[in-house]
Amino acid sequence: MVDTPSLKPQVFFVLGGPGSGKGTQCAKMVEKYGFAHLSAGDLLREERDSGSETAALINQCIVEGKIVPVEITCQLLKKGMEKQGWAAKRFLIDGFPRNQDNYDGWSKVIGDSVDVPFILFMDADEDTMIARIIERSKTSGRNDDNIESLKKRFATFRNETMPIVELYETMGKCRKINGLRGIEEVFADLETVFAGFI
Ligand SMILES: Nc1ncnc2c1ncn2[C@@H]1O[C@H](COP(=O)(O)OP(=O)(O)OP(=O)(O)O)[C@@H](O)[C@H]1O
Ligand SMILES: Nc1ccn([C@@H]2O[C@H](COP(=O)(O)O)[C@@H](O)[C@H]2O)c(=O)n1
Ligand SMILES: [Mg+2]
Repeated sequence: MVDTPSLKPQVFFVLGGPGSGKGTQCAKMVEKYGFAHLSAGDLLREERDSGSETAALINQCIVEGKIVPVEITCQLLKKGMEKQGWAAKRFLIDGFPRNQDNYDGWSKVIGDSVDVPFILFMDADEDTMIARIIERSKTSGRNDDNIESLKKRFATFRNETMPIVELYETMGKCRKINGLRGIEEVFADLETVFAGFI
């Protein structure tokens, strides 16, 4: 467990399929309300590009749409949170926990050091998400923004991430957002859900 300061940070996990709008909405929460945003995927890509000893493993997972072992991801998130200033912060952690290993690793390392009032689940259908990612692939430079990787990412999302969303649902901690509408309409729903925290 990390050293717990007197004031616990609040963490809101943001889950949803590839292209559901997690990053887009988090960026808007940062801009308008000053939330700190950590994207697990962005941190992993940064770590891979740094050429560290885990770079090859991370890249292989990304291309195959698999989930990187939590020891790597959780350390990156913890470092990222410390860098932003741990206490009295509202963190949006995007793309985590993505499977049971993520969930267990976080519980062990961070656990009760933070409060998790609820998670956001960005809901969208696969056809919409595929169309968005194919459009994004023209400029993203991401080596997993292609149909082959995307199919694998969706399979991982269905088989490994949805059970985590359902776990938070059973705890009464999942706030489902209809991610199919325009960016501003989706954001208006986030503002409603976050009333009391903004
Ligand atoms: N509500 C929306 N309507 C239309 N396009 C959207 C909407 N939300 C996001 N987009 C676009 O869809 C693409 C994917 O969005 P974003 O990067 O936010 O998804 P993500 O959930 O973070 O995906 P990933 O898991 O692949 O990182 C982006 O190009 C973004 O501009
Ligand atoms: N908790 C996580 C989050 C992401 N990954 C890997 O990164 C890829 C891209 O993630 P995005 O959220 O940016 O789409 C994802 O497909 C995984 O390979 C991970 O392993 N663990
Ligand atoms: Mg993203």
